[in-house]
Amino acid sequence: MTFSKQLRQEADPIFEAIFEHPFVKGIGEGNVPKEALIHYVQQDYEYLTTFCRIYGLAVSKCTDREDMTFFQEQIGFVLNAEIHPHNNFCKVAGVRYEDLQKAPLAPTAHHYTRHMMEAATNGTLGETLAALAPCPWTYWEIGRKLIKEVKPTPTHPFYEWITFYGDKEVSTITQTFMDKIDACAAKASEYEKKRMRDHFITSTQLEHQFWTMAYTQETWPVPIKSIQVI
Ligand SMILES: Cc1ncc(CN)c(N)n1
Repeated sequence: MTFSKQLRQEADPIFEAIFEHPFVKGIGEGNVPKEALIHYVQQDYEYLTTFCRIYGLAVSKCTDREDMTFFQEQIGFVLNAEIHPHNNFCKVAGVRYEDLQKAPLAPTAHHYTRHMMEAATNGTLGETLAALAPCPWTYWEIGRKLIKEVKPTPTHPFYEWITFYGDKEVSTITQTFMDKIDACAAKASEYEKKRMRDHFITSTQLEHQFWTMAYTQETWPVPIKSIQVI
């Protein structure tokens, strides 16, 4: 079994919990509370901004141009394409996308972005890839599952979101992550592979927690007039 398949197998209970999450179920049923959609987009806009910075750190770990090109293309994908699923949520919630940008990070979004930044700052390329992979991987599996089970038509409120993440492009991105993880694991020590595994599991847990953060509109325990923590 490849290393990436081992990671997926080990993370399976978390993937299953994500598929059963009320926010994710609500996307399939076309029924998510407006407040949850708004909180999600506010946090995900900042999360994806940080993700682009982490791709920049990942470039600094690359020794060949093919890997560099992949990360560079992913920055373009986040900036130019991932605005579409956000716009879908905004349309359903009846709000303007511009009004949800530059929100302070909630605890879970803060934790998740810092976890990935730490891996990309102090870790190897393999560790960085393992920390980043659950981002496309979990969404691709959610999209694929919802397409299969719900068979959404353009009248479904979340048709754009579901078809965006269940589509070929996100599948190819996920497959490229798996291939690159396997290539790094083939050269890695047991210690590095353990760190790759730990980063992958933590990020998958934080994917689940991110849905809960949005669904419960998580905030810091003591409200203070906002500071922007980027
Ligand atoms: C938290 C999170 N995880 C994954 C994705 C899909 N790139 C996202 N937009 N946001």
